[in-house]
Amino acid sequence: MIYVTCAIINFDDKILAVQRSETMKLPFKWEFAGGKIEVGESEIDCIKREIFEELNIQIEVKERLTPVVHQYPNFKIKLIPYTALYVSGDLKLREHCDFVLANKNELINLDWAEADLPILKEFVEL
Ligand SMILES: Nc1nc2c([nH]c(=O)n2[C@H]2C[C@H](O)[C@@H](COP(=O)(O)OP(=O)(O)OP(=O)(O)O)O2)c(=O)[nH]1
Repeated sequence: MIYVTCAIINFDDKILAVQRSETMKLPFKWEFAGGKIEVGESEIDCIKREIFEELNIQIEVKERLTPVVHQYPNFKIKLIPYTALYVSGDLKLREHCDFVLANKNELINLDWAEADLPILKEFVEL
């Protein structure tokens, strides 16, 4: 099982979603930016580090939502979501191929990585 954090980032009252690129696992699927927890790293340190590495921005981490365990055909993940606020930095996509700033209704129309669907549902109902 791989442990992955992801951030639902509020950016000017919209939510940031990012699209995985062709060369990543789950190509072209939409997700919340984040990544694998390193040995000895806290979830919050992980999410802040991953967001800076992938997007070049600083965030303030807010609320932990319900983690999702999901079995993909070749691997299993525990995806741990946090809500967050954009704080500073110019957004740059260092790994993903696209992003959107969307409201809750627009988010649900994207082609999400399957593990994100329960997270999206919980967030939309908050
Ligand atoms: N960051 C993130 N990953 C997600 C989400 N949903 C989801 O299924 N995943 C999966 C995709 C990846 O397989 C894994 C996250 O790992 P990662 O992005 O750090 O690394 P990766 O597997 O793409 O690449 P690699 O380092 O193994 O080469 O979790 C999500 O919302 N955010």
